[in-house]
Amino acid sequence: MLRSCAPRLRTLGALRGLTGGARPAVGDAGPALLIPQGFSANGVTGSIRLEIPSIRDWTESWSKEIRLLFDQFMKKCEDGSWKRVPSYRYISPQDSKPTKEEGQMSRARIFSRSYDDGLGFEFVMFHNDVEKRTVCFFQGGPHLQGPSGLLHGGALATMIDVTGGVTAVMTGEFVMTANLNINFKRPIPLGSVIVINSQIDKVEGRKFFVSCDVQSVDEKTLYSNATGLFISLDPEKK
Ligand SMILES: CCCCCCCCCCCCCCCC(=O)SCCNC(=O)CCNC(=O)[C@H](O)C(C)(C)COP(=O)(O)OP(=O)(O)OC[C@H]1O[C@@H](n2cnc3c(N)ncnc32)[C@H](O)[C@@H]1OP(=O)(O)O
Repeated sequence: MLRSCAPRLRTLGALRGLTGGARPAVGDAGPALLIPQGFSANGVTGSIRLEIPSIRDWTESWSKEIRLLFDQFMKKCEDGSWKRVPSYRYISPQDSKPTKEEGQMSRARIFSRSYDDGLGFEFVMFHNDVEKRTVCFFQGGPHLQGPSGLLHGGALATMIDVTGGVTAVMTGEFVMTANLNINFKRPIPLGSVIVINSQIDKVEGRKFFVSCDVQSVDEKTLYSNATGLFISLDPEKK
């Protein structure tokens, strides 16, 4: 993977206002976000388009528990202190020259949104700008099994990465994950709802230091804790 340029997420400010307050109707088409792409992979360059095919309140596969948490936080969005983080399913290259891989690339989906409803990563995130933290409610579907009846550690790592990354992105820059350290303390029953809390501990130049903890909804079980380093791209580097 070669870096071709190192742009910022210029439209971030505009996007931030997107999902606070008003509750989107089920099945509404969402907006798309165009961002310049900082990388050239397999000859695909130019900007990328993040698309939200639909913003839904919840899917039928969500348990009652995650729906209740969703409703609680949508209420918190009403005074603007919390905002729902948009959910992007596709990243499609824009302005890219046709390549041999175009057929395959056109099938690209964001990994954490690549499963059919109910089978994989079911989650919703809310961000608090003042507290610089993000909360993610996550229900791991049956295709995320590791040991029998338990969530795969890699699936949890993905969710920690995404929640930490979103926390850094919402704080101001488009970032890449440079480092993740995860302590797996207790196994997570497959299909249960867990809460991932992520916050910015420190920002040093382009480096965003983030910490996360993963708990049961009643906060009695600490399943995991983690730290991550997310780095925004250097515009001077080619
Ligand atoms: C707006 C609404 C949002 C909604 C939502 C939008 C979607 C948005 C979703 C976001 C959520 C994504 C979540 C998935 C995120 C991935 O999956 S990213 C893919 C996995 N990660 C990668 O592929 C990264 C690969 N690594 C790299 O590309 C490069 O190493 C990096 C990370 C860009 C850094 O490269 P670089 O800019 O050349 O960094 P460099 O100048 O060498 O170092 C800068 C500083 O960082 C330090 N550093 C670099 N690497 C490390 C390291 N591994 N450990 C410790 N220190 C390090 C250096 O020591 C240096 O420190 P100082 O000397 O400045 O103090």
